[in-house]
Amino acid sequence: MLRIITQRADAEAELRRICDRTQDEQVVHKEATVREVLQTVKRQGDRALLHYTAEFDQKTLKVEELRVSGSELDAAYQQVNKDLLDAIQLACRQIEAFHRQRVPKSWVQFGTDDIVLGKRYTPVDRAGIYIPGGRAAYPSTVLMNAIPAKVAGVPRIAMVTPPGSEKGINPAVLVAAQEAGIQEIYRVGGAQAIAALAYGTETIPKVDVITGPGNIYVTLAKKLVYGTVGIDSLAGPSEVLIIADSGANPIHVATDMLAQAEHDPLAAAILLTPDSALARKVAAEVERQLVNHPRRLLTEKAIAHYGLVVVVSSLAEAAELSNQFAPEHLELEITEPWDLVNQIRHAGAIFLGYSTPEAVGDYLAGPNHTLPTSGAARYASALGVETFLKHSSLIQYSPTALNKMGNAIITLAETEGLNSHADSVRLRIENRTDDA
Ligand SMILES: NC(=O)c1ccc[n+]([C@@H]2O[C@H](COP(=O)([O-])OP(=O)(O)OC[C@H]3O[C@@H](n4cnc5c(N)ncnc54)[C@H](O)[C@@H]3O)[C@@H](O)[C@H]2O)c1
Ligand SMILES: N[C@H](CO)Cc1c[nH]c[nH+]1
Ligand SMILES: [Zn+2]
Repeated sequence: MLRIITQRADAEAELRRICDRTQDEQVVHKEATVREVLQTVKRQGDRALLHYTAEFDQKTLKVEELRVSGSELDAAYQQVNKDLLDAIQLACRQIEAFHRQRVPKSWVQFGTDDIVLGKRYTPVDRAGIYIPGGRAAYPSTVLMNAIPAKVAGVPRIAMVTPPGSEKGINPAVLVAAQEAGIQEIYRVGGAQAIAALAYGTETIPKVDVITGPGNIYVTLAKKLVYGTVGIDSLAGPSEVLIIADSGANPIHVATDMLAQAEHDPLAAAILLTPDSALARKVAAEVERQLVNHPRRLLTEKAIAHYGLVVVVSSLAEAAELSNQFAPEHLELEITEPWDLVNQIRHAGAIFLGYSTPEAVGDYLAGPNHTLPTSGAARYASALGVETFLKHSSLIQYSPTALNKMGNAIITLAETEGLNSHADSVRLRIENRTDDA
């Protein structure tokens, strides 16, 4: 079922098709649904949230149930065992330590003539984080979104997540939220949750920036509300591209491909290898592991549509193809990964060596797992502390500095025909004050 391609032109065409998989005709139809959801929530607020939750999540809620109560949050701790709590706390520490290293610092610089220039970083007032909850529960994604927001100093963080099956929101998600310092949690998913965060409803506050991954409805909604609010990036259906040499273990490579495919029927799993024997072994192993896979139907679908093995002529060719695809996750399962890494220009996260499966980064290495997908790694990066910060430029000119630079400013302003701009400088220049 996993196709093996050997021709470069075929490989390039297939990789383009997989990269563009969220733009096919079916997706265009989904965009119409998402537009309608956004407009309805904007107009009707909570009422629309309840309506769409009943329609898309098959859950009948009352308005007062939209926000997760304090007693439900407390009860969640009783439902997770010690090993899980320990693992969540370990992940929290590692993710926080990594993100603390990346906090941009405000700065000022004192130049000649008492010119002062600088940048001052401030957090957004309110952030909204989306935690997927349709096909799986993601406590790890709670940590990956909430911790950078906390480190950035965001004073108010609202989390939204689908209401879950009859048992409700997964308790591990609620515990992770509390361990990361979030108390404001709303039971709503999909495009309607993004609309609530972007426009505000009676219950859910409007935020300034929305982060977090989600399925196609969530991703389209984030794209459409961008501008009304800021967003992190379009972190949609996941993807992994693996470059493997003959030293790689085919069983491990196959598992890593399935580890991505099991997220979503739109997930992509690609192997590039110069070893045709490895290519065949991995394809057979994927088949074998799929037989008893607990999420077989969904995973099989992803592998059938967006799974691919390419036999390349060299690792350098693999790097070129990988750069064209710009994968969310890139695994270098090769003997000398640090030799190839310099040839990689576009990738959300790079996992080096045979003993670094993507799962290490998915859960607790520290770097963020919310990453750009579908080629967005060509211009975007992992979610980080800076996602929740903006900076103001700081500029102070002394009278001496204004005198020195004034003529140039006036010339530029007059060239643009903007006389008041020119006058605002001219009037302040000491020896010209009287002429004005
Ligand atoms: N990049 C990352 O960091 C990262 C991390 C975790 C998960 N993911 C991705 O997030 C996604 C999670 O998807 P999911 O579906 O499990 O959860 P989700 O929470 O993103 O989506 C579920 C919601 O979709 C809405 N929905 C479902 N069917 C609909 C329909 N027909 N019309 C309108 N709305 C509908 C429902 O309201 C539901 O609440 C996967 O693609 C996974 O790969 C990415
Ligand atoms: N692989 C996902 C990012 O694409 C992140 C994740 C969370 N849990 C497991 N995996
Ligand atoms: Zn994963």
